Amino acid sequence: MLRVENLVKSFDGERRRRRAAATGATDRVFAVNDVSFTVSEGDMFTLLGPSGCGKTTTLRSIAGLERPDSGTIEVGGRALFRALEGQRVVSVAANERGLGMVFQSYAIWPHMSVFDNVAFPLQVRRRGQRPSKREIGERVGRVLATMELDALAGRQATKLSGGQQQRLALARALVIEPPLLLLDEPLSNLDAKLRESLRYELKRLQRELGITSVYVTHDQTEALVLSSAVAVMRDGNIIQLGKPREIYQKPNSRFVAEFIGTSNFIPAKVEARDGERYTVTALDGPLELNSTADIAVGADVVVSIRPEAVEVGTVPRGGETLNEWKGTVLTRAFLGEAVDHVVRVGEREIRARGNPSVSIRPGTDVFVRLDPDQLSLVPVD
Ligand SMILES: Nc1ncnc2c1ncn2[C@@H]1O[C@H](COP(=O)(O)OP(=O)(O)OP(=O)(O)O)[C@@H](O)[C@H]1O
Repeated sequence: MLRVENLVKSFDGERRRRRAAATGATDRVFAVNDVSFTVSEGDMFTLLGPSGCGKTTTLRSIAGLERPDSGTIEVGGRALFRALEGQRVVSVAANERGLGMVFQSYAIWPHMSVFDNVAFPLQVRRRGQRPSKREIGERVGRVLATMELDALAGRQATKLSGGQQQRLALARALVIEPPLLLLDEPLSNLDAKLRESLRYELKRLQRELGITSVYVTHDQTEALVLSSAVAVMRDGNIIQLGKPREIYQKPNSRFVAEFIGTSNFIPAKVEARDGERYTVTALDGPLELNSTADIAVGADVVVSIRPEAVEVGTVPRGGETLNEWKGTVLTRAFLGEAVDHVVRVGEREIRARGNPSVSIRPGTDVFVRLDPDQLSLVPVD
């Protein structure tokens, strides 16, 4: 449905602009630096990353609000933008792209009713493309019902709660039945509770209506909950692209592991390898794990261990149990839905997260077990 290929967008920074004027230098910031991805029909694709990584610029380029330096953007096989060397540039104006957009600030029209806010994008269509009054009424009614705003159709838009206003902004984007919906941090102005409930609502809607969407957020939980695929961005590049579970369980770098959730990082050396099965030395002994990373024997690496992949018990399992280590509990913290134990193993401290029914007093000697399938190898930064 959406294909973005080799997208590049650079800007002159404020200071850089002044310097360029004085010296003639053309120093540029590459906000998006050769980004490629595809989104299949019905998928929710998320661009995730810290502030300034280029996610908004990527989305604005798809929307037609930024003009990229080069690359291709196609929706449903139609080129919306194409600038390739030696070819004539194709650039469809934003209002001709027919895409739905919802941004951080809901930008609803305050002087209009809920109904009119949603009807407006249809009413302003050119003659010939504008649906009849009856059809507009039907389409608006349907979208308002989906967004559970039908009872408020006659109310002035400003007299809605924050969550209702955000649903209205979504309704207005959906009424044009866009082939692609672009969402830029649409929930970030809402309080935590509302944000969470709208997150699930968005997911339900996305499933029910099968809308293809591109979602921009810096909130990792939101990305994991909502997306079919996540692209983690850093400094204008996509550094990992995959299903939420893959990104979480098999981060390909320390940056991804740290940005999404928390991790223990243990320096290690690759001792042996048989396909995807690795033996590394870490914690003063051998550690077995599975990894799709291609790392040579002898290389220094870092093992990334999610706290919930660490099991702590007071009795050894022994026998053939892999990756079992002796340790001592240093601290424990009750988090309500889980208990964290920090365990000293040799020179290192490892954080374990487990069921709150298992709570072990600090000072207790314990056994720590690490599941080989839940460990990942990341390169040393
Ligand atoms: N109009 C502009 N002029 C100059 N630099 C810009 C402009 N827009 C973006 N940038 C720069 O491009 C880089 C990427 O910005 P972008 O807004 O895409 O990041 P982001 O990941 O969406 O961040 P945020 O979450 O803070 O919105 C940043 O370094 C930013 O300062």
